[in-house]
Amino acid sequence: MQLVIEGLSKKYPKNKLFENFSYTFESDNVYAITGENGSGKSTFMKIIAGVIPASKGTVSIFENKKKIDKDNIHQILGITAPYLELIEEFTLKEHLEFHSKFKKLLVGINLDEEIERANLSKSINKNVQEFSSGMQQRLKLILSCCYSSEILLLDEPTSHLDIKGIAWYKDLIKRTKQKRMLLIASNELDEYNDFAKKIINIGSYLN
Ligand SMILES: Nc1ncnc2c1ncn2[C@@H]1O[C@H](COP(=O)(O)OP(=O)(O)OP(=O)(O)O)[C@@H](O)[C@H]1O
Repeated sequence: MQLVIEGLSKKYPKNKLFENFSYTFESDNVYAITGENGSGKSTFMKIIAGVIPASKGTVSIFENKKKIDKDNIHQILGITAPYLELIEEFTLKEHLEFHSKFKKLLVGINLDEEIERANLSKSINKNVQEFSSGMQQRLKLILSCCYSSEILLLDEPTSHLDIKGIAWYKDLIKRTKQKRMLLIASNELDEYNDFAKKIINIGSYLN
């Protein structure tokens, strides 16, 4: 699978972010999207996810050289981002059941074990609105990493996680990153340094 970006630019009325960014992302690779605060990392991830439009340029996804229709992109995308919330009135168990209707589990993943590893077993029947921010973040990461999305977008993946939570995150990524394309938008070395082969400073794409 390839994510092909051509001539991508984004500007707001009072703010130019990146300009003329072109790149081809490939499966089975981890990429870090870096840049200082306000440089446009989240904006870039939102454009790829189709949440907001670009000012210029194109984002296309190809599987075996065949372009994937925009309407089918959500099938292959997994996202964890601060602006994507869990469903407040659902319990953890209901989230897993709901997610399982749309996406298959990754081969080799046992959800009970993953919930245990994330230290969430005791909260399986709790509404997520009773969860702490760190618990919600761990659930968000399980939902994106443990289900089969060929392209995974993680924006600030360790936000709200403590030291134990960061160690858990790193282990989760190591076990689930194979064969997919993983983009991590981050300013924290801890979030990508162990896995990312390519580092793209989106803030440097400004003429
Ligand atoms: N809807 C919007 N309208 C106008 N400006 C916006 C909008 N959304 C974001 N911006 C601005 O675009 C810039 C880039 O924001 P973005 O959140 O993508 O940066 P970031 O690199 O992810 O930052 P951080 O490291 O702080 O998370 C910021 O200056 C922000 O204020």
